[in-house]
Amino acid sequence: MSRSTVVSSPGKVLIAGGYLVLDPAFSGTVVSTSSRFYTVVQDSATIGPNTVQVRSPQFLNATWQYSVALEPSVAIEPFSSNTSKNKFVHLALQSTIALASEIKGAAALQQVLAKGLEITIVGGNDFYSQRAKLASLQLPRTLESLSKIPPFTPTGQPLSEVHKTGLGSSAALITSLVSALLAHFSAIPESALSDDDSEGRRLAHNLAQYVHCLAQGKIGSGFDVSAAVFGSHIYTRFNPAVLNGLMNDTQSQPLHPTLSPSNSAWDYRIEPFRLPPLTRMMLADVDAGSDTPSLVGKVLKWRKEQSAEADGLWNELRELNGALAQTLLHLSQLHDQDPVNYASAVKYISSLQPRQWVANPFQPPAEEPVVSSFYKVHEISQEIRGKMRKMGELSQVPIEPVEQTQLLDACVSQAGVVGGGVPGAGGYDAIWLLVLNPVSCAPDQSPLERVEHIWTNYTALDVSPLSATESLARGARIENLDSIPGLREVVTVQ
Ligand SMILES: Nc1ncnc2c1ncn2[C@@H]1O[C@H](COP(=O)(O)OP(=O)(O)OP(=O)(O)O)[C@@H](O)[C@H]1O
Ligand SMILES: C[C@@](O)(CCOP(=O)(O)O)CC(=O)O
Repeated sequence: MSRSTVVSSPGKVLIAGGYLVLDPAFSGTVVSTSSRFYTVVQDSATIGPNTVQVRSPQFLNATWQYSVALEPSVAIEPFSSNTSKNKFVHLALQSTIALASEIKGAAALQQVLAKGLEITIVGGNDFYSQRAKLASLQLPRTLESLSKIPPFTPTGQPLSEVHKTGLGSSAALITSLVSALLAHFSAIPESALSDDDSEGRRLAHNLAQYVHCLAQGKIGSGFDVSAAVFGSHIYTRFNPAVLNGLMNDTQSQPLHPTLSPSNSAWDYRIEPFRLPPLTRMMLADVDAGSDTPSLVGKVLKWRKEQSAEADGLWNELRELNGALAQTLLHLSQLHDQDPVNYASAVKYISSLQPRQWVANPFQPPAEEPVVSSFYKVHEISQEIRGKMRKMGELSQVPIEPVEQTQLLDACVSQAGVVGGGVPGAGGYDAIWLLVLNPVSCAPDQSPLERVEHIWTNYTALDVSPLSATESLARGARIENLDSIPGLREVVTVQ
């Protein structure tokens, strides 16, 4: 049987720190999603030496073949018979094979490429809008309906036309592809992607950041790539200067001196983060009829022009974002100290609106810190929304447009909903909520059901749920082809 390597990487939701995270003096809180990208790399029996074939079976016209020359320098050329281009895939192959060749030597790579490689890439259904699929199946827009759509379902469209949901498909794709190739060429050990923090994982991170920047033609904050590599965390960006040299000259320079984890110019910081137990992140794909215009340039321009006002707002948001992350982490500690009382407090407040949480004279004392911490999360997340609205008003961009405010207000006033917001840069396209999810809860008592009810009956906006929850696994990881439902089928079917 041919040797195969499978690596998955999660999507992301930036729950706090949009715009701030672009500046290394500030941080962002990013939650990684259970929805993942999967790259399967297999030694081929048919494709021929020094050829790499990449397939994305969820899309029309999405097979790309490349010839690989290792000497005098690594050069990956698309076949002229390819019917479309994929810059992200092409750059990932070029940079990863070049880096692997520097680490292992051309002769070792030549052996791996002797029969050619077949690569299959798929993303969880959440990465692409499933509205049309639900409509064709005549199913309502609910979590239960989503569970009836087969995994990695074909979109029926070419990649260039698909409606993405904002989970960071390109970052998750690049991370899983470069990590799977590095492992398949033994440029990093497979165990590097099982260990929490390893040199191999950090090498994959630096490479994925580089490829993502090249493909996007700019150096962004990189929180989407770091979530795909490391999972949920509090992210402080790297100084872009580390990549300037390579970005300006992609031809003649070796990659390893810059991309090596021992290069101290990589100064990004990853601090542990997770959402508290017995809560669930709920995500919705929102269709307001208008796409969110590009907001980032305008906000940054305003920040530059009105720096005194912006500095004040940035500092207020720094305090609030930090307090949100720390209070959420504190809740996990309270859970670990006393899981029974924690569960009982969650159960109690899950049937009340936040403003009723702290007004109970009969509150058992052991539950009080849990309840008051959840209330604090509620208050802080509402304050953050207020400051983000202010940022939008001052810079005249729709960071939390009024349509989203109304939807979020309707959700956040439900019993058992802790808080929420518009993720990342904001706009019309999505919302996130943190919802209590107590053990043993009758469906009609469940806060999740209450939120779904709001979403399905909301008429001002077209709201469709995503199935993702938080991924508690550490970012990029090695997978077994047969352990992921539906994966072997999409790899085998041509
Ligand atoms: N399944 C896939 N197979 C191959 N390439 C893909 C796949 N999904 C996405 N891509 C690549 O990623 C590109 C999209 O990147 P872009 O940066 O525009 O999206 P994004 O910002 O990551 O989107 P979102 O956050 O909404 O998922 C596509 O043009 C394609 O090159
Ligand atoms: C505005 C910004 O801070 C967040 C963008 O997030 P998203 O792609 O909208 O999830 C930009 C960035 O950090 O790259």
